[in-house]
Amino acid sequence: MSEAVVAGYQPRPELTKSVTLPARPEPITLKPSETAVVVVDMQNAYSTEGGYVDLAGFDISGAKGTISNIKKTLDAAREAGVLVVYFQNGWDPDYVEAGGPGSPNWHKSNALKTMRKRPELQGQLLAKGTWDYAIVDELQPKPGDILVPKSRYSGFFNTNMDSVLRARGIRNLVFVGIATNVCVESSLRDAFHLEYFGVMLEDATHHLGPDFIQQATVYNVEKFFGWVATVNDFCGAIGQAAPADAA
Ligand SMILES: NC(=O)N/C=C\C(=O)O
Repeated sequence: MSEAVVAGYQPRPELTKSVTLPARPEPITLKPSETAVVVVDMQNAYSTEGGYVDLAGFDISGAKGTISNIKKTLDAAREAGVLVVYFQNGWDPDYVEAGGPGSPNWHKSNALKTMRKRPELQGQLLAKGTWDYAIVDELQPKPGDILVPKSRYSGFFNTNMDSVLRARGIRNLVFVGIATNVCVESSLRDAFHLEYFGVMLEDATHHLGPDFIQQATVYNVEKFFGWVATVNDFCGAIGQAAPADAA
């Protein structure tokens, strides 16, 4: 961020009002000007039929509900002036960023494995510029949102995410997106180690794998890495800070 932008920064009065979010294991106080909603990988790959995880054999039937809960979250966040940051997962069309056989990613990525098994899909999964890589229509970023491309599960690894947040004085991160147990949990764990307060909205996330895996991440977050809340509770709480309420 340039110095001119920092010098001209004027906090909007309504953004300085703290709100209390009902959460587990205990309520957490959020100041909108110090809070961002992080939308994790809401790309066709992860939530649309015919996208990567569908083709790889994962059940994505819950994704539609996740999309609509994320939309509700983002509407409330933007109304309150809360920063929205999108992660977008993938690689260049030649998959150089994915790493070769020397990278564990090459061995573990189910997108790369699916394409090796079905060579006709080569170039289509998680490649920049493709439909699979694109953010779903329902959640297209709006002016003022920030988009952070990433090439591994955690959005803090080899990205400018930490600088983007620190430049804006962000301390609290509200995570939504897919998948709960992979990129959401990886990013929330890294956020914890970088001293951010991470909240996961459990009904605005969706897992890859059996249902117990969603509960495992909820347990991990609640017990070790952060706080767990619901979309309704977030919208209700952040709504208290929205401009109409600020006078
Ligand atoms: N966005 C994610 O959680 N991704 C999970 C798996 C993958 O990208 O292969």
